[in-house]
Amino acid sequence: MDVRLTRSNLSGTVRAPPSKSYTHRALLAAGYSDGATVESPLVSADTRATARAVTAFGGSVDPREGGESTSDDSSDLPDADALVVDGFDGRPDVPNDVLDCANSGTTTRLVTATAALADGGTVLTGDASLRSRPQGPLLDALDELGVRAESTRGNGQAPLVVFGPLSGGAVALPGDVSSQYVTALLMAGAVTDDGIEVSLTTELKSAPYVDITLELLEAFGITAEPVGSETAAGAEGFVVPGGQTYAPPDGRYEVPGDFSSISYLVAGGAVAADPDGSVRIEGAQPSAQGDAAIVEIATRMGASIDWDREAGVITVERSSLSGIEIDVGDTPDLLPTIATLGAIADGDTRITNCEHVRYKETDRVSAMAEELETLGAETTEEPDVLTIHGSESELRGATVDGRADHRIVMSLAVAALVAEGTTTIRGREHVDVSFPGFFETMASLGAAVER
Ligand SMILES: O=C(O)C1=C[C@@H](OP(=O)(O)O)[C@@H](O)[C@H](O)C1
Ligand SMILES: C=C(OP(=O)(O)O)C(=O)O
Repeated sequence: MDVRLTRSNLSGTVRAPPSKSYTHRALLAAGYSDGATVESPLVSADTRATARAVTAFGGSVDPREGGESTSDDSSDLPDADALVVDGFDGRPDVPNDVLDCANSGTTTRLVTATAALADGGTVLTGDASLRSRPQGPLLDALDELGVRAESTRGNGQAPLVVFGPLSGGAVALPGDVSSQYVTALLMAGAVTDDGIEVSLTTELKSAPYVDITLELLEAFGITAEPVGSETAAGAEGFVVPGGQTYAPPDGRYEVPGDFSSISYLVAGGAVAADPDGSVRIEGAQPSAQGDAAIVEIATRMGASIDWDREAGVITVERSSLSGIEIDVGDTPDLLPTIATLGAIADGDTRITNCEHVRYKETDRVSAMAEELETLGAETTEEPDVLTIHGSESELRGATVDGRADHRIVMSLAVAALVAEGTTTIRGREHVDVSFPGFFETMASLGAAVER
């Protein structure tokens, strides 16, 4: 489905959606427990995939108010203020059917390690994008831990087949493909007999996502630690002792707002806030999310931003932006947003350390280079660097392809706010992966959105 956007000014107050990363982890951690309530969850296509997996392993996920969900596989889990999870208490059943992880890399990686705990076989698959993403290092790690874990096509990609049970042990793993492998092993390792010790054979990319995991594990009463560093960045590895029990205080866990989603609202305000107004974003409490760096990045580019951390409110005014150099090793999901800001800024924006951003729903480095060029920007792509040559020349509306990738669609929508004329973006429905109300939120701020 297409969406058409015309140059617009934004103003008003919106609320950030809940964090996808925390919701995945909270649903699975509640699954590993004997039951917990996840407050303010993100209910989206990706988190539904994790809810389905929890159900397939013998748990259940239901909205608090409405009682029962309408099916037993969580595919149609409705939006809810809270999700009540009945857990499988550290002992997952062997699923009755293939697990459909849809478009969600997080679900696939985290749940592959859960499947390794079951005493039998699990098959995991997903959509075409998911089936092109790398799973090899996690399969190798599980193999090293004595679990049969294979790609059916022998290419390190889903469909995957995993035969548990896993009892734990020590394993070496590269950190430069996906941090989600570490998260998967830490979450499952806590309920193994022997615990898991992961040593990294390369530097860890996307390290703040492992800090999110450590923060959430602590909130569920689980001990797990980086080795050789206080935080995941710079760690030589990670240790999680076995035999632990997931149990959050009072049986509940509250999900914070999502800074990757907030990045589109911040960028929208910085480039298109009404000259007499501002964009105000609620639900922006500090947490372990590396993507909170969008506030500092946009500020360095010249945006006028105030972040009241205690109130969790960000206020952005329109400003002239200038290109800068930004390392996205820790913040891969910000690349599309920064690329759009770079196309509107004056001068070059160099986005470095971005090779791992090619392993997402699509190769986001190429996708943003090509789609921004269609809108009139000039870009230079290297394996590990994307440079956007911003200039005084304006972006022009055109038809662009969202590449069936939620972040590409939302970043192009921000560019469309300032492009001359009308921009048509293909695949608007993909925002359901992480920010289901994205276009409604933009329209409520005054964006001219036509569907
Ligand atoms: O663990 C997570 O919640 C995520 C980790 C990151 O992936 P990688 O670790 O594969 O870079 C990020 O890109 C993804 O959107 C969410
Ligand atoms: C890459 C992403 O998620 P996942 O790895 O879970 O598919 C994302 O949300 O940008």
